[in-house]
Amino acid sequence: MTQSRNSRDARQPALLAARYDDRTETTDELAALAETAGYRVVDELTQTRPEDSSYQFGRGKAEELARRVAESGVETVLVDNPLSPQQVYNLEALAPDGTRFVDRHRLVLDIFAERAATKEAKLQVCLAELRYELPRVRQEIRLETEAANERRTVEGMNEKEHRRVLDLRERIQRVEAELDALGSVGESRRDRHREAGRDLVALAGYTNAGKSTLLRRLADDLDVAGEGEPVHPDEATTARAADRLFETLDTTTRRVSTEGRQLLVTDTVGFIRDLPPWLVDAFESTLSAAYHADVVLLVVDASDPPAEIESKVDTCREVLDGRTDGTIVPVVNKVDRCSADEVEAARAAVAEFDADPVAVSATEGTGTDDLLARVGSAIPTAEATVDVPNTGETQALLAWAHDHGTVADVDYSRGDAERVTVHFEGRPGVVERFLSKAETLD
Ligand SMILES: Nc1nc2c(ncn2[C@@H]2O[C@H](COP(=O)(O)OP(=O)(O)OP(=O)(O)O)[C@@H](O)[C@H]2O)c(=O)[nH]1
Ligand SMILES: [Mg+2]
Repeated sequence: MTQSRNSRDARQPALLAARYDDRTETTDELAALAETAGYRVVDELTQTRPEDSSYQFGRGKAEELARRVAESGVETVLVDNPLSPQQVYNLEALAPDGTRFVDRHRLVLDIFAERAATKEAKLQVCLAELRYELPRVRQEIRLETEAANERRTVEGMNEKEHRRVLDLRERIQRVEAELDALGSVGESRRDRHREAGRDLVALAGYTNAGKSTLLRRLADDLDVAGEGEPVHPDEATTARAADRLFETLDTTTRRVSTEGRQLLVTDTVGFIRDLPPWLVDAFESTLSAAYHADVVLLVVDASDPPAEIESKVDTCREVLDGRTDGTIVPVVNKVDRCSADEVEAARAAVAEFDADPVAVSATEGTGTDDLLARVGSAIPTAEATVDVPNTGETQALLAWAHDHGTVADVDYSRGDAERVTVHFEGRPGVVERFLSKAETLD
């Protein structure tokens, strides 16, 4: 999809470095992030030990890292751990001039920045970048002050330094205000959809779980107008998916109908472990589709090893916990790749959300009927039966009812032939409106 990466040789070489508390952790995800960001990984170096506040790694390992950078001639080191500005400064001092140390948070941000296509996504990336910069600028000023051997506190910044910090703060406030304005547009759009009887469903889950593939499998048609532009116009029809992380950054909404109800299903940005709160918060407006949906489909990749499934579910829980209003329905995906035991292990990992989680294959389409039935029972529903005169106005009410919910039964034969009995099901607010419209008919 990215033209600039057509030529493999054009990819920048990079070295991976990771420090783990636990020997079982691997650089697989960092390598996938590196690949997604357009790097070619030439070497990797890992260490298992507690964090060192000066270098992140132990001093000896940091020196080895610097040597490897010099030997391999790479300019970029991708570090799996978040680096403090002090650690970056110290690592740079050991390494050849011009070496860049990019930590995991920065790497994720870079991917987001490259993917962001809509105004909203771009603003969110901008906000996250500014929030990432602020403490670094403060630290930079402190280090420069120390290097100049001046005894000044941060409060004692000179006017120029103070201005830099203030500028960043002002820009943060401006972007926040713009995003707030867009957020309220999203909120009123959700209200309108609900008034029209549409149920709002969001797909959420770890990056690469198969959310977009599942949406394409379930959807009746292409994007719903006004719900976020497709990243590339031609992709709306080709409906691509790839084994790359953060394939989806902008939300896409499609119509899905089930048992007479019309669902609007929105795809959302994937989660990844150890995301700092400032990054998750910056994506508030994209994630609001998941936070304010009636039903959240939490998609899990069943083909991952069990420990990884559990840790990914933990990440999803952390992001969604306390923020979602809707019912969480877990979806165990990619079962076409799994043995029966693996499917059971994945189902057990999400049992806290549903005692009998549904298993699907988004690529093969298995289990999707079952999934839609689950969604059908999770969406807020009310019902009402009315007995009204059989007039033109009643026909208009019936047409309205078909548009806004499910007309489960229309009976012209009960009692007086001039009357009609209608059984209607739909969103509670819509059923209330149906009842008040019906009352005016008598
Ligand atoms: N075998 C198999 N592969 C699947 C299935 N569903 C998705 N995939 C593959 O998994 C990869 C990721 O799928 P996406 O739909 O892009 O995943 P996503 O959750 O939208 O990912 P992000 O947008 O990056 O968060 C793609 O290569 C898909 O083809 C499935 O049911 N079976
Ligand atoms: Mg996606």
